[in-house]
Amino acid sequence: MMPRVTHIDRLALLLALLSLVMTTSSVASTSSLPGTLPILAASLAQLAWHEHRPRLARLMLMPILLILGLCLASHLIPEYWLAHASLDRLADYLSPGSLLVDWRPPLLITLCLGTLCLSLLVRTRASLGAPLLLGMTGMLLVVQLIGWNTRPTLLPLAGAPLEQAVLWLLLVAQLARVSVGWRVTRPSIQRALWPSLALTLLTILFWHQQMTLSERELRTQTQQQGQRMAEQLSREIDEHLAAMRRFTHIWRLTDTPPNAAQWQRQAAPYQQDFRYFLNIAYIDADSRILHAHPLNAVNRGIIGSRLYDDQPAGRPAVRAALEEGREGRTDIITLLQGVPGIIHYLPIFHADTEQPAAAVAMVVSLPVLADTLFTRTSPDELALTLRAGQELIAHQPATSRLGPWQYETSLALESETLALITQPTLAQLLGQLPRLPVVSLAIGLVLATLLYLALFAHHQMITQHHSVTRSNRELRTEVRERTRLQQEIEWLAGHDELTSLPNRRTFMKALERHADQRPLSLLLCDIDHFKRLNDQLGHLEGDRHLTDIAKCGRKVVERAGGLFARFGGEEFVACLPCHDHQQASRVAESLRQAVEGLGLTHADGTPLTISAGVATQVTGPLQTDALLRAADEALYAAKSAGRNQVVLAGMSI
Ligand SMILES: Nc1nc2c(ncn2[C@@H]2O[C@H](COP(=O)(O)OP(=O)(O)OP(=O)(O)O)[C@@H](O)[C@H]2O)c(=O)[nH]1
Repeated sequence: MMPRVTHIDRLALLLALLSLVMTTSSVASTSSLPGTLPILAASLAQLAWHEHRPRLARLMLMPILLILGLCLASHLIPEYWLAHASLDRLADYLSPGSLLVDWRPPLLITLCLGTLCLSLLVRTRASLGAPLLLGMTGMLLVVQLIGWNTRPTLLPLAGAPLEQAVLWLLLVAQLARVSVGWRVTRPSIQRALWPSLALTLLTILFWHQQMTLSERELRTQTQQQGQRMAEQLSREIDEHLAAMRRFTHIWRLTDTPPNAAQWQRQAAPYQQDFRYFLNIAYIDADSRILHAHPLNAVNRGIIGSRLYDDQPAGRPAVRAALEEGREGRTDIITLLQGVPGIIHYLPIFHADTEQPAAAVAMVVSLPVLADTLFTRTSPDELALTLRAGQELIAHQPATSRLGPWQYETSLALESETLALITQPTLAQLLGQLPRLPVVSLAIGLVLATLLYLALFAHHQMITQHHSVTRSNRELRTEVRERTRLQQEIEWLAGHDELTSLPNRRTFMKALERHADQRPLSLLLCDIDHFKRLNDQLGHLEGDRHLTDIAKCGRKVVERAGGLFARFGGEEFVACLPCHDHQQASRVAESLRQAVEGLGLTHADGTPLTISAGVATQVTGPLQTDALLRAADEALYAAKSAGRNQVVLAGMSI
């Protein structure tokens, strides 16, 4: 049977359709197709659900949830379990040039889609957590709406506006459909929803705080990495300069300039240590380069050059060393070899005169210096750029996509300052990004769900318990009432309603109970002229007289250990076990006198009396009929004899 379609159903269907159309257009326009596909699939699944095809919807939801689970897992799995780079390689294998971030939807979109799909999977049942799942979706969408994560972060956390709009539509469509169904369990939902939503909010706040701190720490770490590189290099250059001063001092001991072989031999170890020295040269007093180590093709070409003439930019530094006897250092100049660099000139003094006689040139090539620096880092991790002011000295590109952060560090070379620009790759940053914030977010959301389920079940149990208790109470009242009625019915079955005396049935049973007792006497009595009393005073008055006589008879007979009952009409009967003829006649006489003494009268004032017949069985098995007949005959005899008297049956049975 097709379910009845309401206006709300139509509205929900319309919203789902709209979201599908919007997602389709988004898929067509977006460059990140894989990231948008889960939204498209989720829209289709929800459409199937709105079309009352739950099985088809579930079939579609399973793979979507699996994919979303994998996406979420890629945020959670520790780097040492599965390196981020491996996932990037997989993405690159699937689509050359792509990264993992191109394949998975942003984190908050993943979570929103997950909660929406889970809500559909549990058929939006309140008892299975659907209200909280939809509440979570709303919260995560609000987080994206207020633009918490619009500042540049490593990961794209929020979805594009169109994606967010689609998710809002899906959420509203689901809410529109389920609002009617949740009406029954609303108290339980309310009791469970607010605390768990509060926990969700706390979780999101905590996650945001942790994520901000983690990124800040990572930022500091990567910044410090560049700083460390620059500081280490500056320190090394200072140390090398100190070493070169010692090297220079060697030549002070001799007055003769070194020959080529001596220079090569002495300079070789220094040059080997400091690879960014383009050469270590001996400059004579006329600023001419006499020796240069290493003696390669480039350096061979500059031997004999006169620096005052050939390198005017460095002239003040050469002059400082050769003429003033102090260390000279050029700015960044174009070296004779054609590359930018800095030259330190260290004066060599005469041993005797302490006058500068020559100088040692320590030629630092900035491209080689940059190379030295660059070889210490991997292009998989960083892109490096060395600048002198606006002039680009060297650049090492990264092998993969760069992250959003770049840092500039000063590299101090004496008074000259170079800028070292480091820009980590996205893969490197994501690999180092702590997983803890997302882990705590996921755990928090799971805990909120468990809290909801526990509170909901608890409230349902309490409600059921109350209803069971109420039913039990009603049942107990019912049982009590029925028992009372039962007792009343039983009492009525065995008693006379007017006089409350045992009736004939009870009397016969009592007689059977005393069947073995001998002698057993039976007393039958009848009110005299009762018809007349009824006729003259009315039946109500007759009833009152009957009741008074019944009370009186009961007292007298029970005192004697017998049972007094109403036999029918205005007739009473008494069973007197262990009473012989005489004893029974005495009881009957007492009864007659007691009734007479009650003061009950007819309309003319004559007293109301009774007549009685007594019969006794002394031996043999009980003969109820014979006994009754004998007592009746005796009663008849009493009536015939004038009434108000006791007559004993002629003989005992
Ligand atoms: N008020 C009232 N009258 C009853 C009840 N049961 C029987 N009677 C009346 O008792 C009367 C019995 O009358 P009878 O059998 O003619 O006997 P009687 O008038 O007592 O005369 P004797 O027995 O011969 O002395 C009838 O009028 C009955 O209607 C009762 O429960 N209440």
